[in-house]
Amino acid sequence: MHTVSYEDQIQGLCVIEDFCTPQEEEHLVSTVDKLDWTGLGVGPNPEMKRRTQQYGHLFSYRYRHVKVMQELGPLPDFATPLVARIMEHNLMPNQPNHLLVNEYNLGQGIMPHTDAPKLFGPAILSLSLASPCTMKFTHAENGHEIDVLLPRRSMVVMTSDARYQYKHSISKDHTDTASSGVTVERGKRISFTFRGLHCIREIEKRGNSEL
Ligand SMILES: O=C(O)CCC(=O)C(=O)O
Ligand SMILES: [Fe+2]
Repeated sequence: MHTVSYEDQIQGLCVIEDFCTPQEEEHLVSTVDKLDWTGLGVGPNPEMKRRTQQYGHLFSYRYRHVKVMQELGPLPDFATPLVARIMEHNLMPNQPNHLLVNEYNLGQGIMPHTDAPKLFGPAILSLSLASPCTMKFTHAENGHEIDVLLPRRSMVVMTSDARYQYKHSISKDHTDTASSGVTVERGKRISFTFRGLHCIREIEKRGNSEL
């Protein structure tokens, strides 16, 4: 594991390279491949244009609203070594209780967004599997922007400004350019996003506005 810090550009942003081994990567990708996906007309979020799986809690994209969030139970066994590593390295204040698996086919990306601050805790982590990609960070107010290359098997960690002041997005591009100037080909990418959902009672107390 090797941490690349972007703190000098954005507070609270780093990428931990080789967060998992190539063997783990292969195992994780083949495991989720065989499990049930939602999106593309199927499952609880059929309108999604990319396939996803959710563990821990079910968060509907249709209504970003606590009423449609169900507790599903503990995170699956295949995530256990990753969660242990997250806690061992103090990357989150509490064990993550939400895992979102995203599948991006070539030409798919994600629009600029900030993960719901009232729903999820102060650290957002995302593991890139099977393909690298570039994640763009754009300041919500002043427009300051940086491109961060997320290699295969790396974990991006967003806290403080990176989590709250910046939006993150992934373009639909088929290639990315590393800071060295080298062009990196993209393929189908699977990401595992770990988040800590605030206690439901806390969310209800604070109300459901601005989720
Ligand atoms: O694919 C990723 O690494 C990020 C996913 C993401 O930003 C999200 O689901 O909120
Ligand atoms: Fe996100």
